[in-house]
Amino acid sequence: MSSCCQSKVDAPGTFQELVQNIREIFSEPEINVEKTKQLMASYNSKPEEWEKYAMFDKNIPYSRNLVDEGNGKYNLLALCWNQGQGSSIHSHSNSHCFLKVLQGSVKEEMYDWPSDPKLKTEMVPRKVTIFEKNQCEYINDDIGLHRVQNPSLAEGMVTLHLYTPPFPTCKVFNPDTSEESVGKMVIHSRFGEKVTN
Ligand SMILES: N[C@@H](CS(=O)O)C(=O)O
Ligand SMILES: [Fe+2]
Repeated sequence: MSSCCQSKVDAPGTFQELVQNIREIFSEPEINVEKTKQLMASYNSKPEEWEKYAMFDKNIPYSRNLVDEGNGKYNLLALCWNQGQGSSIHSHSNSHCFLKVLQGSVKEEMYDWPSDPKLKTEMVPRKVTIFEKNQCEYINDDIGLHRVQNPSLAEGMVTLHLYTPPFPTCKVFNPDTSEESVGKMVIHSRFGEKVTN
């Protein structure tokens, strides 16, 4: 096969292999965004391999479930979104954010940073994208802000997020006024065990 069309990363055979391969990529000093995206996209999602992490909670829009801490270098989380639910418009605290679709389709609205929050203007998405199962999306604060939604009213959605470096809070924006507040990155389960908050 000619080298032009060969994938640079081998597809992980299972979810556990994906978690392991991510560790290997991040043992290198430089973060390779394209390689990480390719690796995450190349895993063919099978629910039975990750369902122990996917703890839905019907009382909140979405739950955040820790899968791996990557030796303190990153957080890998499975997010479980109830039907029709989404996040607020938010930043990612100068970290890299990768989002892979494990189940369902993801609706992402991307926004510019408000030019002047004092103007209290309504925030309008600059782009709306649907990501299908297995796709991997990347965002950071230079690219912009976003809000993620499960557009399905029938089924829950599951996404796998990698944040490097990990961060405890982010900025959250009021869509009507572009006013900013602090959002806490709450963790609802760790390694398949519920966290009692
Ligand atoms: N960044 C959000 C999820 S998303 O909407 O990308 C979070 O970690 O809660
Ligand atoms: Fe996000």
